[in-house]
Amino acid sequence: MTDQRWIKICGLSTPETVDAAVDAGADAVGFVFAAGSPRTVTADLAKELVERVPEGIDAVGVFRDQQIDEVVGIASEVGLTTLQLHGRESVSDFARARDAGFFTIRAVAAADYLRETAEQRAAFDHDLLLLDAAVPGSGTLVDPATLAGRVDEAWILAGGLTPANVVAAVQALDPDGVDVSSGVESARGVKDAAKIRSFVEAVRSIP
Ligand SMILES: O=C(O)c1ccccc1NCC(=O)[C@H](O)[C@H](O)COP(=O)(O)O
Repeated sequence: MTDQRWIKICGLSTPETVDAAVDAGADAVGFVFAAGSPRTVTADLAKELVERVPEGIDAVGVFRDQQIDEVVGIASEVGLTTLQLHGRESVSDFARARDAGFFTIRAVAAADYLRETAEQRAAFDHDLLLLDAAVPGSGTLVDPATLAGRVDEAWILAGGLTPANVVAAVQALDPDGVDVSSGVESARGVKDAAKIRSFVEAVRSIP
């Protein structure tokens, strides 16, 4: 994390759009390994893309309900710095990922997070929390009113953000960072360099 708001551009799958995110000033680039997404990448492709990511920018792998030893193996092979576990991973899965040396992001649907007790939340040892819509990568906005004042740890806002709405969302909730995927696409699963630039510029314009 830096002093400024952390920005992750997720679901990248081409060299050009990785370069666009890096050049725009994103802090992290995300690669979806979870099956069934229009953005899913293979380990071979991800490795090529990660090689383009300069040091200091987080290379995030997004996994969902995969055996944690497999996840750690893939992440090591690909050269990821960060694991975003986006399913029903357990407390011990997070511990395993951290022990293996990865920065960890616990991704949870905002509505599920709000139902958790303080004890349930505290059990997870992650570096960052990411709150998302119920269906990840769907472009569905999380209603800011449900979250205002209800998160008391370092957190990333995701879900339905776009260059046009991100300023208002950040001003309403003051998250430590933001994550976007479909809001910077020109078609489902197809990233758009101009939209990536606009998104980063919009976030950086917030005092
Ligand atoms: O992006 C996907 O298709 C995806 C599939 C399965 C698990 C996670 C996935 N994305 C994770 C992300 O971090 C997305 O950026 C996040 O859900 C926000 O997506 P969007 O609402 O499209 O901006």
